[in-house]
Amino acid sequence: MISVEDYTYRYGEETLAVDGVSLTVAAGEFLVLAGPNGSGKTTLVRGFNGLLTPDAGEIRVNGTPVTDDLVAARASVGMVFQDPRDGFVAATVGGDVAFGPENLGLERQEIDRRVDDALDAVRMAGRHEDRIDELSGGERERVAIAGALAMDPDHLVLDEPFTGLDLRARESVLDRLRALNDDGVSVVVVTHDLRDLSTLADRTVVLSDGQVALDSDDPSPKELETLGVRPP
Ligand SMILES: Nc1ncnc2c1ncn2[C@@H]1O[C@H](COP(=O)(O)OP(=O)(O)OP(=O)(O)O)[C@@H](O)[C@H]1O
Repeated sequence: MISVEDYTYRYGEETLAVDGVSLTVAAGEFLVLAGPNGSGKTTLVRGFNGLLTPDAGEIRVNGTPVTDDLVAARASVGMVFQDPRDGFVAATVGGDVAFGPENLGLERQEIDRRVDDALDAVRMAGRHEDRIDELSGGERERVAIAGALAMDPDHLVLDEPFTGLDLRARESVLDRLRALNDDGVSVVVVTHDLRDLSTLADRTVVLSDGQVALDSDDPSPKELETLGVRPP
């Protein structure tokens, strides 16, 4: 479970990006986090594994404050960011996806199994030796998603994961998210476009100006539109 209590984050003096947000992501929940550009979505989820430290409030992962145990938070909360250009650690696809599991100290066989499985899930099976700097933007995004899948986290947070994906890759990633969620992994998808996700989501939270403007199991199209979110 991820529990966020009164999380506040400022960039400098001027920008109050997240303003006292309280929110819980239960084990096994599928949550969509929506809201217009600049509403604070990325700033909020970056707190989930300690990439940002709150100015006020607290975030706990499975009961432990993120700031007390960053390593545990990062093992438990997998993150995939929009435009992952700078996030790669190896020159090849297989090397990059294997990096996380290698750091967990897993057996080679298990690492290979996870890498194959994760690449399969993003429709990049057999592309282990491809160089990352020669991939298209959408392929890089898929490698970043595979890297998070290979970590086998309890929570998976994806920030605008579908922007660069073609239809088949998008469907394939959605299928995998559905299967992971059925297995008990909590999934948080950040988006401002709810197409495809409404049937998967248990709950939709909409941010507006850094605050929770809506938290609903079944938001109406009108409510969403009023808050600047395109309904499904
Ligand atoms: N590194 C930064 N430095 C200064 N201000 C920032 C920084 N990152 C975000 N902001 C500001 O914080 C606010 C919230 O931004 P954030 O990226 O969290 O919103 P978002 O909802 O994820 O937006 P988008 O849908 O455009 O990705 C915005 O006003 C943004 O301009």
